[in-house]
Amino acid sequence: MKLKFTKMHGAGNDFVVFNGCDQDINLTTAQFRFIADRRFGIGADQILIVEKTEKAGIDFRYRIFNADGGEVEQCGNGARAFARYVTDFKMTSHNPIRVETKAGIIELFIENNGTVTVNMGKPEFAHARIPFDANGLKGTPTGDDTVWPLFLDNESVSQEIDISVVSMGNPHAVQVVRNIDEAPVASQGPLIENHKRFPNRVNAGFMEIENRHSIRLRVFERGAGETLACGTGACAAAVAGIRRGLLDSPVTVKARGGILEIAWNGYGHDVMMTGPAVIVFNGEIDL
Ligand SMILES: N[C@H](CCC[C@H](N)C(=O)O)C(=O)O
Repeated sequence: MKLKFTKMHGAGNDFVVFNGCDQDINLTTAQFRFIADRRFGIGADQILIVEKTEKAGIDFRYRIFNADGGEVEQCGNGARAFARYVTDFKMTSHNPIRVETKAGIIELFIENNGTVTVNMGKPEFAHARIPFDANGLKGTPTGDDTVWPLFLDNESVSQEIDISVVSMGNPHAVQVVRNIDEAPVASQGPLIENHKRFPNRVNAGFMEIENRHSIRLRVFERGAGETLACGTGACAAAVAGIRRGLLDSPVTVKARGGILEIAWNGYGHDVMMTGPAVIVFNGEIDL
């Protein structure tokens, strides 16, 4: 089966995008993993499939699959890539663009300077909806947030960290670190991602506070490992920092692959994220 694809990235978080409107995309978990493989396949953190939808006033939906082949609810950088894709390939002339995702309908704005602004909706803090199992844990009120102790242990790690938990449609556990370059992303990331207190696993954020309007962020993503940027992770970190009284909106999030701007005016308000979305090349793969 020959499939046309487009390679894209948003601040270095990279995607393989398939147009499911003009070709039938039915892939197995093994095929998703092959496509995402950086040596044997094309290479990507996530795979996006753009499809038509019948919902009133909505033309498209996109589905997101992590490099491990699992389908997930939301992808902030992927949302921007979707907007760039349907605009540049003249699949729509709308701006803003409303699109259906597993996490719900979101709205995307193509800015004059080529960046894309996404209304990511409202953050979710209810543990049952993250989901996060705090049973038996004693949380510490921190500003408007509560941080939770998470005990990490394996043959090489045995330590307790304090996390904020928040969902942007997908689950995030965010901790503050003193120095992002020395953060134990590789050692702690997998332990947090697969921690038993996150029944659906979790994206693990490590943020260094630069000042009240700027952070440096690294994210060990669920199903993909450390990525150069994580859009929902940037939203989650900014929201957690604002709730903890460490940050004020807007927040500049400096990821290793680029910069994302996050704005959130507090409870009841949507999170707005602005950042780049780039088409790298088009190709065809024989699966
Ligand atoms: N790994 C994430 C999905 C991709 C999110 C990230 N690439 C973004 O830009 O938000 C998860 O399993 O929830």
